[in-house]
Amino acid sequence: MKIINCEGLSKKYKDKKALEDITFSIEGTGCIGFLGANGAGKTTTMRILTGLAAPTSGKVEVVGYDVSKDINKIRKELGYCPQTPKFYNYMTGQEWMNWVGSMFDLDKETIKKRNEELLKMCGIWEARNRKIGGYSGGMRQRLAIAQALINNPKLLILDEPVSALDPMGRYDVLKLIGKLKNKMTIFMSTHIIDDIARVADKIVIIDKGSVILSDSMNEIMKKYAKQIIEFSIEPTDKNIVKILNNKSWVSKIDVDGSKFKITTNQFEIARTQLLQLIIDEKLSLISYGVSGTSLENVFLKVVGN
Ligand SMILES: Nc1ncnc2c1ncn2[C@@H]1O[C@H](COP(=O)(O)OP(=O)(O)OP(=O)(O)O)[C@@H](O)[C@H]1O
Repeated sequence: MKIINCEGLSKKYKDKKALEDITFSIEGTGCIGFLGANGAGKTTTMRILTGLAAPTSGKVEVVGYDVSKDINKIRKELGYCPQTPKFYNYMTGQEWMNWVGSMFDLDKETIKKRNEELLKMCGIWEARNRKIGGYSGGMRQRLAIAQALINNPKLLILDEPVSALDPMGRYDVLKLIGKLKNKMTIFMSTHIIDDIARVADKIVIIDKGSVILSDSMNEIMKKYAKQIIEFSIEPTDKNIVKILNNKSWVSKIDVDGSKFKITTNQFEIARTQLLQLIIDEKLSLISYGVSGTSLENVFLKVVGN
């Protein structure tokens, strides 16, 4: 089953086109990074997926149901954290979770069990009896995730979950997302590419209201990213250039004395075969290093500016 399926989704705010012909689909568990510059249309898409806004045209299905017909069925399977989660600051974390659980019509015993499990998983258990008003930004975000998980959702939608956090808060929330993504589908928007690079398995890039790329992280890096392996050997062996030139995993070789620079888009193969080659040819390796195209470069290349 497709967890998210958008076909030709468009959204207009009066005369302003926010989304135009958005088409992509998501299957299976894992973390999907929804990447786009400010104003690209991420929040609008997420609000439509959660039934908080209506599409102007197109088909949108979430966990197998049509958003325009079956939003109540969708909400039973969906967890959502808005960009700025709101709480009653006078409540404690535990009180808040009890209140959220009661809104889902869960019985007292289930709420108690589920809250303990979620507050522990999200690192709030120790602070559960403290007022939310005294929580740090990271704690509030983790409480928002715990709250969104109360109904054991198949799909968790997170709108910019780490953008407003300090490095420690970001680290904790990303670690939590990394843990959760094995059990459910997480659709997470951000404009911070590093965060996506850390946790995402698949990426959907949106620009000016249209999807410009949707693929697995592996495929994207294979297609757009080039890795460079730099090494130096002794003695300098000209024959090695000839051997390397015949290897399918070598895209380009630059030689500067005993220093070699290999560009490849088959990094894993290149890495193991190059080291084997150095051993087989009985060369002494003086230095070895790897650098490559970052996801940021890929994003800039795809977005085109
Ligand atoms: N209620 C609204 N009325 C009019 N225009 C809107 C409304 N909400 C969003 N827009 C416009 O739609 C476009 C997409 O906005 P959206 O908030 O979805 O982008 P975003 O990618 O989430 O941006 P950000 O990263 O800044 O949150 C923007 O041009 C925005 O100005």
